[in-house]
Amino acid sequence: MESAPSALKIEFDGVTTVLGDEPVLHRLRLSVPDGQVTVILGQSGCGKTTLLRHLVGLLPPTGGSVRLDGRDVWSLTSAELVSARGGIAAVVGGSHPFDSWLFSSMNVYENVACVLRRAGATDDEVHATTAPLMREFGLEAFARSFPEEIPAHARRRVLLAQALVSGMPLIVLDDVDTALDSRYTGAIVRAIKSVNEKARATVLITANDLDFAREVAHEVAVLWNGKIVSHGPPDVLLRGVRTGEEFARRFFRTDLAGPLCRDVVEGGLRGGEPARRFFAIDPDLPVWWVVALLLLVIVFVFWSSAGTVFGGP
Ligand SMILES: Nc1ncnc2c1ncn2[C@@H]1O[C@H](COP(=O)(O)OP(=O)(O)OP(=O)(O)O)[C@@H](O)[C@H]1O
Repeated sequence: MESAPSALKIEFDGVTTVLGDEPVLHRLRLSVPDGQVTVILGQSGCGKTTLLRHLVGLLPPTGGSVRLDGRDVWSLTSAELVSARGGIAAVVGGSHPFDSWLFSSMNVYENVACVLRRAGATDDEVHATTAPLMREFGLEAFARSFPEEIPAHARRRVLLAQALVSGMPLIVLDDVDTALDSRYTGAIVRAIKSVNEKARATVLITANDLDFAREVAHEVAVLWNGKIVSHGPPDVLLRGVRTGEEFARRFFRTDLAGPLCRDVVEGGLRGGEPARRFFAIDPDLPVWWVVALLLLVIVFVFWSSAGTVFGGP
């Protein structure tokens, strides 16, 4: 079997996305370290799947760039894109139903094993890698069944198993903990850690469960209002955050510029002025600018009142 290439570094740089009439991402920046497990958290509909679709070559962003080891995914030729995709094992949902990623003509065992076979693995190598994972994922009993013959929750585990045995340098798993039978959560966490440690794969995941993120991630990134608003190790970022309400209170701060609006996104894309709003502050404005401005105002107010109190006639 061919050896796996080294892990890949991912950079989202100023990624902006408008889908139909809806602004989804706005000048989003995120550096995903190679050889680590990164989990993106954020409320439903905030654009997590959209971000992954930009990365795996399914949907071009409206603006900005997505780089894989320094190469912009959306500047590659189609042949280069196909070759880049060959190093990515992805389970990405969104408008693509998960089931469509399985081969209906192959049984469950062959679906899990197909990437290994394509990489030239022998029957023994395929069995040694695939069988233990299928046992852990509760798929042994379905090995000879075809995808449409097994329950939907088991089909999701087939997809996860297929990605996690693939030995690819980049593994992208969308909504990994959604509709997941809790009996298999531990097995999936172990499999992700194992592929990351043994194969040094870069793993990028979107998830909803805070404990799942804590257990599996080296880094957590929080997506809110079209941007990554926080990024860091889970024990620091999620310290003291237990519930969804606590998570929302900590990260979903009220943005002085208001919610993401189409006029702002499109204004930014044209490079022109975004439509003006009452008391609009660009959220990209460095904090020290705002602090310097406030200090100036305070000094001015103090100076003018001191003049009145002490220096007046
Ligand atoms: N093809 C499309 N056309 C128009 N709008 C879309 C399209 N695909 C997604 N959207 C919208 O874009 C927004 C982001 O969707 P996305 O699926 O990326 O969110 P998400 O964070 O992954 O949500 P979830 O956690 O529920 O899977 C949503 O409001 C969704 O309705």
